[in-house]
Amino acid sequence: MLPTSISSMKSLISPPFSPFSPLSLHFPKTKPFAFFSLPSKTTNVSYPKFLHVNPSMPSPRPPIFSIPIRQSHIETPQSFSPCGEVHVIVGPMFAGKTTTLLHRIQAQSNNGRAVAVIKSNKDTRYGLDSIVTHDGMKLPCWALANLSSFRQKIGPDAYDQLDVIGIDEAQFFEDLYDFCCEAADHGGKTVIVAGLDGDYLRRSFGSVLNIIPLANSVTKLTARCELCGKRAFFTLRKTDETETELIGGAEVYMPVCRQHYVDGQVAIGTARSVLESKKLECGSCT
Ligand SMILES: Nc1ncnc2c1ncn2[C@@H]1O[C@H](COP(=O)(O)OP(=O)(O)O)[C@@H](O)[C@H]1O
Ligand SMILES: Cc1cn([C@H]2C[C@H](O)[C@@H](COP(=O)(O)O)O2)c(=O)[nH]c1=O
Ligand SMILES: [Zn+2]
Repeated sequence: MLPTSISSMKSLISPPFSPFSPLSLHFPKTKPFAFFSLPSKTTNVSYPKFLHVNPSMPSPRPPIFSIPIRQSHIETPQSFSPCGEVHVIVGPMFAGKTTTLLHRIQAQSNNGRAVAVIKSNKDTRYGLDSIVTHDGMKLPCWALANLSSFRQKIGPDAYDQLDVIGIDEAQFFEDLYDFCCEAADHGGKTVIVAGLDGDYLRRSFGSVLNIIPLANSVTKLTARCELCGKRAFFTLRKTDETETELIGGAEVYMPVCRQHYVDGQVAIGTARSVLESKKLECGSCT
């Protein structure tokens, strides 16, 4: 099937349209909630700053607190940096992680937010300039070795104007935790991360699970077991390669339910020992 481009994407900051497509410029950058500077050390009419109350918000508003506020907790406008968000999408291969990521990115873009998508440059299956789902949906992206290089690659000004950053194949980025922390906590970005929670042996894969404590939301998707059609939670590797990182698609991997994961591992283990014993019997084999 030929890849289908998400053509209605309005504010995608992507390499081919360097540095911005026309609609990606958003001056001034609007943020959902107003900044409140709290006037005194103690007040009984202000909302706690962390609620970021919008004055135009219709009733019912959050309750009014009377709390002592230490001066050190009051952010000055200069130091104020609105907080972003981290959303994590996990699951086995073929579960729709990339599809979900692209839909969420498109929805953000449709809302006028400036977006960019990053994938690992280890995955060269469909070239390096696009993210492509198993169904052929396609989106331009930045293919990088690590996330810390992103700001420099895109340019500091372009980075500052970004609202939303999508990360696909997150299991391949060692610096995922630090990047998400910095981008959301200090950069005010919404970071949407898609990746495998587990490898073919169902071990935690890369840093994906490490960012769960940073997350606003976590979505675990399931696929369909290729052998029985039930929900698939795991990825079975069909070959006898044992390295953790092995780029591939349906020729190497299949989504399976728990029963067929266990059966598959037994079958692969048996096949491997049969092959090993055959090798031993045959002196000329290496
Ligand atoms: N065994 C399979 N081989 C190829 N494509 C599959 C298989 N199982 C499901 N798919 C398709 O892949 C789509 C999900 O693709 P994608 O979003 O790229 O998944 P993920 O990023 O989780 O690997 C599914 O909607 C389905 O149409
Ligand atoms: C299970 C497993 C997967 N991989 C690789 C295979 C693919 O290149 C990606 C996953 O892509 P998807 O978008 O989730 O379909 O990861 C790996 O290297 N090691 C594994 O154990
Ligand atoms: Zn099954």
